[in-house]
Amino acid sequence: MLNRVVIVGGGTAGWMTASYFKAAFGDRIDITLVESGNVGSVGVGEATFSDIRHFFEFLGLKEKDWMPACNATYKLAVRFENWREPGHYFYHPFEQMRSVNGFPLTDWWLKDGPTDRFDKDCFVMPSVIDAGLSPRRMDGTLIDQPFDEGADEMQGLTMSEHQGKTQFPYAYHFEAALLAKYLAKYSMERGVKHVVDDVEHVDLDDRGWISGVRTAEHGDLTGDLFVDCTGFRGLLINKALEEPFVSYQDTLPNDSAIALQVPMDMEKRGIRPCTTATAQDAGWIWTIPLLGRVGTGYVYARDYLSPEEAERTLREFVGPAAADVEANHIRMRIGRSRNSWVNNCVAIGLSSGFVEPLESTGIFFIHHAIEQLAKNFPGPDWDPGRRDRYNDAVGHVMDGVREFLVVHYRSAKRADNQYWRDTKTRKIPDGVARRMEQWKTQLPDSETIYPYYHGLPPYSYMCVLLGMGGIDLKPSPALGLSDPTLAQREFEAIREKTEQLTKTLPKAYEYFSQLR
Ligand SMILES: Cc1cc2nc3c(=O)[nH]c(=O)nc-3n(C[C@H](O)[C@H](O)[C@H](O)COP(=O)(O)OP(=O)(O)OC[C@H]3O[C@@H](n4cnc5c(N)ncnc54)[C@H](O)[C@@H]3O)c2cc1C
Ligand SMILES: N[C@H](Cc1c[nH]c2cc(Cl)ccc12)C(=O)O
Repeated sequence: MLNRVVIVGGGTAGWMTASYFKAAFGDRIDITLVESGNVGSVGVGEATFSDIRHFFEFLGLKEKDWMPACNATYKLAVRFENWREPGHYFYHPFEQMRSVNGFPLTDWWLKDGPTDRFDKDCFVMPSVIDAGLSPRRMDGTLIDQPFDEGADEMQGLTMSEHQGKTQFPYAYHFEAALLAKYLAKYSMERGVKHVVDDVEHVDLDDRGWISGVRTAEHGDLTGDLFVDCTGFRGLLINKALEEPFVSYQDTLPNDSAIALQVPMDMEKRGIRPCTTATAQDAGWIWTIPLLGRVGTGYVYARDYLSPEEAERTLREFVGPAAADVEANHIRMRIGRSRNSWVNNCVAIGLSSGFVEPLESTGIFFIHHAIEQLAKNFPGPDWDPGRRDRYNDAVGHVMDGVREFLVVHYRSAKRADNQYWRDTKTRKIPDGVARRMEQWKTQLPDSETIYPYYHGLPPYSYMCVLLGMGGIDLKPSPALGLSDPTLAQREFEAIREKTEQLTKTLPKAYEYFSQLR
């Protein structure tokens, strides 16, 4: 049985892989993780999908175990600001889309919504977020959901097993470096060997398979399976094995970022429990609230803005609190390795692929890849069918998210400069134009979004199209013949539930502080 794994890289991808494999296979797997003491990790990656809870559950971890160690907070949505026009904002929440007479409530909203805010009329969470509240009460109970989070069938699910069963109401924000440190401790306590050294050479045998990695001071590290978690450099998969990298740059031009970690008195500031994406002249700025600081950064395209201008804009956006904070300039490699599993090497994390973090998908990619690799762990025959199925699944996830992000830019109403005008004419992936044409008269559904699993449900597409405001959407004609009473009752029920929650839930900061 193959059971010797060498992971190169100790960022989020490396330690997520090591910890998950130890949880999955225990002492039956031998893991060595080597990371450079000279090459830093990318140091960002602080907002997630709600599905990440399956990762922590699989490791046997409860929120009280890991959140305080990572200064973590809840993320109830992404808030998009100024994508339609200055001053406008809308939410993409973690909340199931309600349906009336077989039509999504947003279709009824298009026909005759109560207000001009689809998000606040069709969902409860936007108002909870605006009020800066926690979705859990001080005793830890979650606002009532159409499922019992404590039920046996909800425990220890993998993301794949859970797909589409329920929509959990929140995701997380956490400090990337603290999460890596927490998972490193978890991993080493369970027997992962940690080597701090630079891999200087990757040895290949005559088949082109990796026989070992040579380090500066700890000799050769050998194994059966090598996991490339070396980030954008793709040291094993792209450099040693020369697996081509397929760029998405022609459809997603943002190739750079500048990040700041801004210390903040969050008790005084208050916590808006969401990630905010504020559109700018040549990209967008993220704001992520953590306990003790805010993570923020400008994602932009160098074809339209210089790093110096980006830094000036970000510092101006943040204000005086950013004055003494060191900037982290990052070049982003946008796209994916043609295959992430080649011979006996699997790339996970930035080495496998990446799109700009507009919907916080980098860690979702890692989590999905780890689950798929654990499920398809190779046997002595190195069955090529397993490898091919793995590469198909991982490729579809990244291609699908790429398409979802293109829809954000294509449907954004903003066209007030060349950057934003170019988002309407830039090349788009095959199939998107046809899908967007369909959505003008029928909101996205499971038949008309990207056809393979990529982590996003149809309602996520609805939120983007309705929020961005650049596409003229029409309600289904059938609604004109239908009785609107039930839809009106649903809108009223949402309004009443929103009013009850905003009166009773605790402030987000108050809830997180008691977790510490
Ligand atoms: C600007 C930006 C914002 C992001 N925001 C989000 C977000 O909000 N949500 C999200 O989910 N994702 C986000 N991501 C993605 C997220 O940061 C990454 O998915 C995550 O950090 C994983 O990175 P990694 O471990 O693959 O690579 P890295 O963090 O770059 O780690 C690479 C590791 O390889 C090691 N290494 C490199 N070369 C060698 C060598 N020769 N020998 C030994 N070790 C070596 C390094 O020491 C390091 O430990 C963001 C990414 C960027 C660029
Ligand atoms: N897999 C889903 C994806 C999802 C559903 N709603 C949202 C909202 C935001 Cl901001 C990101 C992702 C998703 C999940 O993780 O809940």
